[in-house]
Amino acid sequence: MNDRIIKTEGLTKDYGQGRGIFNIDIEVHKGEVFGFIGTNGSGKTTTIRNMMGFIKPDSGTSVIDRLDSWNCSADIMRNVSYVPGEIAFPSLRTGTEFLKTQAQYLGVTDYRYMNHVIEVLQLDPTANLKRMSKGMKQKTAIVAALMGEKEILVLDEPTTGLDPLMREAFLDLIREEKQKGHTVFMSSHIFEEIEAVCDRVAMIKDGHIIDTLSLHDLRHPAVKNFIIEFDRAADKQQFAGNTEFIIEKDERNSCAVRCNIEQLDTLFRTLKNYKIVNFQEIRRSLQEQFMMAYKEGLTEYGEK
Ligand SMILES: Nc1ncnc2c1ncn2[C@@H]1O[C@H](COP(=O)(O)OP(=O)(O)OP(=O)(O)O)[C@@H](O)[C@H]1O
Repeated sequence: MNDRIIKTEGLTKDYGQGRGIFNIDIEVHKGEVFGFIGTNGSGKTTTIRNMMGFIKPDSGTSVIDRLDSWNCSADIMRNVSYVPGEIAFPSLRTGTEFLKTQAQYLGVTDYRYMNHVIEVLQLDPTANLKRMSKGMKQKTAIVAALMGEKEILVLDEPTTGLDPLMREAFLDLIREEKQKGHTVFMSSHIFEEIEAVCDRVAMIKDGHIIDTLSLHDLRHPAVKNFIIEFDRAADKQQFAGNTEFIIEKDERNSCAVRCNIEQLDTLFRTLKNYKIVNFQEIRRSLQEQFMMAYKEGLTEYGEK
């Protein structure tokens, strides 16, 4: 497909003793918001630094918008809005001075969007850069990255240090980016924010991708699970004894039923014959999905 904006293939950076990243394959399509989730030290920043061309991979490749990350690092820096995992500001006095320098570097002359981001994040950029709190520094880095209005955004744990309200405000900015058709790659270790804005997510553990999944599939699974509670135990028994559905859990008055979406209509029609006192869909959250993949990952790669 030619709409792949970010693509890594077999990307490997081996720091020894099992540290680093190994055979990372990621594809991010145009207009997608792609989440990259993993625990501390799992390899998120190393992957992103390879993507941005700051470090040379031991093997494998990374391409952003048809440019090889290592060979075309300067172009990639120009074409991508980037928020680093660790922010190191130049020695300037205020946030405003820094943002002006950044605007010059990016060739930004219309400050309307920059001011919009400042307003959404409620940042006071006039503050002394060195005395800014962690959250203020993070907001300043976000404004500096987003003001360029690039079509590609690579964000390394962009919500670090933001309080819950500001995290929500930041997610609104990401939704705006998506509406503009921009492509976003963002790392995080917060499941809720990935679940809130991403189209797809890759999970990394010990430097290996252990799962990549579509949030749409997670929100709208082809196979659904329900807990059904019957008024009478005899009804439950009759239903469970004659049903074409897979019964996962069978208790006195209730059972868990697994059915695919084509079977939903039949399920509801069958249930009309009984008095139902509770009916609930059981949904797996991203965190539960990750924990499952994480445990399987432990057996696949072995514990360190
Ligand atoms: N320059 C380096 N030299 C040696 N080891 C490194 C280097 N950079 C990273 N590592 C190791 O590689 C692994 C992955 O680190 P990385 O910073 O990519 O993880 P992360 O997922 O971004 O973690 P966090 O969420 O804590 O920021 C860790 O074990 C780390 O100690």
